[in-house]
Parts: sequence; structure tokens; C-alpha cells
Amino acid sequence: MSAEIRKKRLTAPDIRARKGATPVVAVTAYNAVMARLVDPYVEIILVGDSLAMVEHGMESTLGVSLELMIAHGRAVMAGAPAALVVVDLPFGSYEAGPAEAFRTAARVMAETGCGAVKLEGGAHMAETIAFLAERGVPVMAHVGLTPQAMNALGGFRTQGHDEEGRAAILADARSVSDAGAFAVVLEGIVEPLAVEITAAIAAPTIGIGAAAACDGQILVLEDMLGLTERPPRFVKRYAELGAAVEKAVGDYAEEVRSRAFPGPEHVYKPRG
Ligand SMILES: Nc1nc(=O)c2c([nH]1)NC[C@@H]1CN(c3ccc(C(=O)N[C@@H](CCC(=O)O)C(=O)O)cc3)CN21
Ligand SMILES: CC(C)C(=O)C(=O)O
Ligand SMILES: [Mg+2]
Repeated sequence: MSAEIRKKRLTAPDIRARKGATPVVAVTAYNAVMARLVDPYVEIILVGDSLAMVEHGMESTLGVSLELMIAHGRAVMAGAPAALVVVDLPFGSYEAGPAEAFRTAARVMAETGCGAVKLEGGAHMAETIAFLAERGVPVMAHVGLTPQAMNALGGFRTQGHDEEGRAAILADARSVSDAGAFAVVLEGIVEPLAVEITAAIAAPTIGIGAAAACDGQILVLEDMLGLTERPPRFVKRYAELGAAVEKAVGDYAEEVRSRAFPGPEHVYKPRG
């Protein structure tokens, strides 16, 4: 529960140095209000492209624009003074090659002030990750269940159920770590594989529903707060804010209709 007071903002190298040490705490946030609330308690705030689904009601993460990611990234930077803020590069903004990825990432960093970007993909993204890392862009990688590839994967399906799949994900994790990713998100993979990858690669692993043995954990904030309607099965709900919002707005509506609100203390009185 303790809120550590940090004077200087955390950086990607600070996170890289946490391999095998105290677990890294990461959470998503999409706006300044939530960023301010979570900032004292976490090391990484991810402005995830999951905001397409959680914040904008889209069916997948594929429809989010670079402009929208930048707008949310600026809001989170404004609210969070201490955590490392990482912004997801959206689908279609980086996959064509290292040069496109660099132009996109540089724009995100320049226009938001964030300290790193995240992109999805394994071995096929290694060249891009190295290109960015060598040019001053810290990259968080993301392997396993990569939501931007849902149309190729057949939906949000957990990965690594057969030996071939497990070997491919291990190879992906090795590739992105060797390419210079400062951390690697492991999403939607079976626990023994997450344990094996964590032991095998130099970069800290950040699990989402993967394994307690990972070097850190991440969850979508609205899922853990009980604000999303159908969160993934691996989520632990640490609060029921959805129910709290319904109660508060229901009470407000009732008091407005009965004229119990506003009371004398909630209106302006003439001074004279
Ligand atoms: N609210 C929210 N939370 C997330 O963690 C999240 C998003 N949205 N959107 C982008 C991706 C998609 N994610 C998801 C979404 C659904 C499942 C899911 O339903 N998984 C099934 C298992 C399916 C299978 O094994 O084939 C489950 O029952 O948990 C998993 C990850 C994680 N990310
Ligand atoms: C769930 C995390 C890892 C993510 O990529 C997102 O929120 O978009
Ligand atoms: Mg994402």
C-alpha cells in the first residue's frame, strides 16, 4: 500500500535494471485523473491501445489512430509526475519497417513526452526494435497473445498450447530481448512457458495473466477496479467501482427528482 515518494521520473534503464529483483508494478491509464491516482504506487503506466475497447467502446484495438494515442498519452503525462509512461504504438503505424516505426515513435515521444513506446510482435519485429533502441527510443516488446493480430490468431486466444507454439514464443521473446527491448510483456501464454521465458531472457518480463514468477505484472486498470463489463478471466478485481458509480448516480438522480439536492449548503447565497 505504501506510496513511495520519487523526485525523479523513472526511466527505461531503471526498469531494465529490475531483472530478477523486486517485481515491477505496471498498470494502464488513459487519462490525467487516473494517472494522478496510480502514479505514486506503480513504476510503469502504460497508455495501452486497449483504450480503443475500454474507453471508446470499439470491438478490438485495431481502429485506434495515432492521433488518439497521442492525445491520451499527453493526458497521462500531465497527471503522472513519477512513473515511466509507455505509449502503445497503434496497429498500422509501425509494422511496415524500421523507418516507419522510428518516425511514429519519435512523433509519439515528441508530442507526449513519454519515456518509451510499446509495440507488438516477436522475431519479425527484432530489427525494428534494434533500429529504435539505437536511435534513442526505448522499446517495450509484447509477445504471445498480441491483440493487434487477433484476425490472424482467430480471436483473443491464449498461446503456447503445443510444443511448436511454445518454441515459437520462446524464440520471439529471445529475439526481442536480444534486439534491445528494455522489457517484454508476456500476454495470454501458459504459466510454465512464462516461467521458462523469464529465466531465459535478459530483459525483465511483465506478465498479464501469465505467471507470478515474471519480473513484473500489468493489468488494465478498469478491469482491476471493476469498471469493465466482461474482463478477461485472469483479472483479479481489487475494487467494485462500477457498482460504486451506479450507487452514486442512482442516489443523485433520486435526490434531484425529489428536490433533496441541492441542499442549502450546495447553492450560492447573496452576500449582502
Ligand atoms: N478490458 C480489457 N482488458 C484487457 O486485458 C485487454 C483488453 N481489454 N483489450 C485488449 C487486450 C485483449 N485482451 C484479452 C481479451 C480477452 C481475453 C479472453 O477472453 N480470454 C479468454 C481465454 C480465451 C482462450 O483461451 O482462447 C478468457 O476466458 O480469459 C484475453 C485477453 C487483453 N487486453
Ligand atoms: C494489456 C496491455 C499489455 C496492453 O497492451 C494494452 O492495455 O493495450
Ligand atoms: Mg496494447
